[in-house]
Amino acid sequence: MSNVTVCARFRPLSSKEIRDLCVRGIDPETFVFQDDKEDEFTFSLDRVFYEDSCQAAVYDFLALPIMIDAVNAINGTIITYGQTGAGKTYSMEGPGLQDCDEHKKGLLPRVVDGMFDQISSSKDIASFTVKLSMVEIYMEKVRDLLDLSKGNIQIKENKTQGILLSGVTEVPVSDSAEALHYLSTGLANRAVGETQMNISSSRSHCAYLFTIQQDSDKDKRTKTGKLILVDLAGSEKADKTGAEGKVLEEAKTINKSLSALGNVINALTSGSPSKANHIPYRDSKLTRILQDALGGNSRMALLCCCSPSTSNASETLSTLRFGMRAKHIKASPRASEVKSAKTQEESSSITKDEKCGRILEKMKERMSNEDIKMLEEVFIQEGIIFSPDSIEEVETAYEDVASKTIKSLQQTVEELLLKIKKLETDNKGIQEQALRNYVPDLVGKMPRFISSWYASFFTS
Ligand SMILES: Nc1ncnc2c1ncn2[C@@H]1O[C@H](COP(=O)(O)OP(=O)(O)OP(=O)(O)O)[C@@H](O)[C@H]1O
Repeated sequence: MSNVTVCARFRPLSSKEIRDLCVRGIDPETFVFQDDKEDEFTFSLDRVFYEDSCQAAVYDFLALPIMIDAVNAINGTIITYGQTGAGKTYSMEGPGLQDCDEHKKGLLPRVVDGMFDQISSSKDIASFTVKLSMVEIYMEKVRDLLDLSKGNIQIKENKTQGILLSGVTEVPVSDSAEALHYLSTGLANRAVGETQMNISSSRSHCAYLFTIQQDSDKDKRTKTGKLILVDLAGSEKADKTGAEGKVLEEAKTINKSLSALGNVINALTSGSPSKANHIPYRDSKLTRILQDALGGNSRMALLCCCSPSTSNASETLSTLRFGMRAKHIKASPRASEVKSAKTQEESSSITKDEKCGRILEKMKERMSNEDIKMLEEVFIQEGIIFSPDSIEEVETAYEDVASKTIKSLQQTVEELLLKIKKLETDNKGIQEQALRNYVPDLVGKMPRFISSWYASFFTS
């Protein structure tokens, strides 16, 4: 069982940042971080990259091993995380995908180049097919960046393939140049805006998905590896970014989904390992898309991008704490979908025809309004779509509803407790006020009360 690889990267100071650094390196894994109150925290991660670190070093350590495994059918996910303007997009893409200075190239173009190099050196043992998809999660909608007419892609779950993006465009790519061409086209469609923190701020989470199918010539087996690279939108504080109107709404949605990601990681890393914990993957599109990666059936690397300036210390601290938490996720990736090509061939020649035949038969039998519903049922029967009626799906949906209900009840109790506290304070204030109002009267009554009590005491 291997853990997630978590690295931190401190970008160079920007022209707006004051020239006091909040980080002091100790060794390649350890550094001391000083916050704005001058409290010191020591962090140990898998690797720390400082402002002078080059893009190639980040790629070699963080992404290369995952890319190689993905070509060998072990799923992998690489995520850039951090405050807005901290260097996520720079690390992921570099200054541009195409025609960019070789040494400034980011993780994505390096992964693409590396993947096709790896494939061509393995060509004599297997033939490979690479497909590429690209989506962004903008305002809680999954948009297909390779076909903007698909503005609300549904996320589905299939027993054999895991999480799927229903109907997403998948383009076959045969070399690095072709892949980079599609990636650049998709990127031009990504939602980008301007905040006070970053003149070119990503307003969406962007996921680049590669499916690498390997058909072995020797043992006639087919394996598939999925490689996902995710450039997250940055967490931000509205007062610092000067966000208002649409940008503020975007920021709220971004922060909400990043909180959902934090909650999933907390749920995955807390609680008793023996007891199945409810993981709230369905609380956001981001966590749902990353469900397989976070759930352990994937190698995962997280790059925590940070500003080196004390002026951003609180955001950096929270990014680093997020990274520390993610390090405790247990991953147990395994080669996916290993099938004998022969068996697949046999089954596909029979099953595919059979499947199509059945679909057509049923459609011919009942060409009515129910066709679509029926087709859906056929797909579910064939395992092409995951049935919402299946026990597992119902159970997770039930758990989601139960956990949401518990959460809202807890919130109501907290609100009631606050109300009680406020009422008690108000009550106390009223009593004190009443007492103050009655003081002159009481003062007048007091000697009479004492003397009558005194008299009754001696006469009894
Ligand atoms: N390691 C680095 N070396 C040089 N410049 C960098 C580095 N990291 C970031 N920058 C620069 O800092 C600025 C902000 O970086 P970037 O756009 O990557 O931030 P981001 O985290 O993606 O922000 P957002 O969440 O708002 O999209 C850019 O001008 C970028 O070129």
